[in-house]
Amino acid sequence: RSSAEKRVRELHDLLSQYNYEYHVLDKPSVPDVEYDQLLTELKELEEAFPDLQSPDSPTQRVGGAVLDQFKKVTHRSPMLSLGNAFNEADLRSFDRRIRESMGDHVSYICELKIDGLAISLRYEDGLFVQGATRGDGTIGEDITANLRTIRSIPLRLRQPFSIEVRGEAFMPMSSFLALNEEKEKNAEEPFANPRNAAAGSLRQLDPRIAASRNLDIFLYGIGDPGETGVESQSEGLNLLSELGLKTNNERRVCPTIDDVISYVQEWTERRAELSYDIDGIVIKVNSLAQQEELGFTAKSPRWAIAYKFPAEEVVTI
Ligand SMILES: Cc1ccc(Cn2cc(C(N)=O)ccc2=O)c(C)c1
Repeated sequence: RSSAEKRVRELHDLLSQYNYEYHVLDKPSVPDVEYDQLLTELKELEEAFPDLQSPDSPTQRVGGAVLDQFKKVTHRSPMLSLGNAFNEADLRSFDRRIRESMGDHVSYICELKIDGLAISLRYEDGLFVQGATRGDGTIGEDITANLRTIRSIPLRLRQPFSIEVRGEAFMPMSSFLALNEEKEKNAEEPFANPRNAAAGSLRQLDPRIAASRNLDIFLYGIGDPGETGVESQSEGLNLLSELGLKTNNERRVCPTIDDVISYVQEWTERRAELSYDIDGIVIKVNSLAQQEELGFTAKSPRWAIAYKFPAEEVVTI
């Protein structure tokens, strides 16, 4: 019995580590079949000793119950929408406005703008306890059961933080193409784009459907950064990564607007090489103290802007 308890803990830690290597780092250290054998061993032990099961076990990703509706969730801090920039002139006037009120000691950070569904994850003492859609920015829908099926979302952080994190859930292009092939084979309406496919998958009341859709996620924000001691967006992203959360590696600190414009040009060209859709670049003032000083307009921060790629000309044949 105690040896079963010890083995369950061991398998727990092993499988969580391997899952992290495969889905977050994209660098597995063991073959898939070894992962599968260990997972099967854990399932058998948990069946033999049900009290050894725990909510953060790798066997607990796909919940059983089919919901009849989603609960509402009020976000502790509102999930913002960003103002848009469409060209270099818009970016330069954004920079001018910032430097008029902040002086010249401002540095930016650029991040790819993932074309998916904005979501918020809440962890208590390291345990994943709730996940919600952005909704109207203040009230979203509780889609915890569906988010638990996303393998790159850890069910327990690598440090026991109580924290609310924000990110974008998305469907990789390969999963989107395979899903639409399947739909066409069954004479079902295909999804128009990966964003709709991700949103449609996370709105399913049966978590087994979300589990079958190979969704992924990038986290980019901390709901209550003050409590973590981080002082910039780039430090915040590094903390998320240290906690075992998936962040996008293409982020870059850009000290001047010229550096921002170079980054925007680079990713306008390199966009097609990504395995997921992006619809632009998010540019933020990196310092959290300067973000605080700049504050918000009626509906969006003064310290950030979303550069939107020109809509791709749609060729209808
Ligand atoms: C049978 C099987 C088991 C696991 C996986 C994928 N995978 C692999 C690992 C691993 N190698 O560390 C960890 C988690 C995981 O989800 C596939 C594709 C097929």
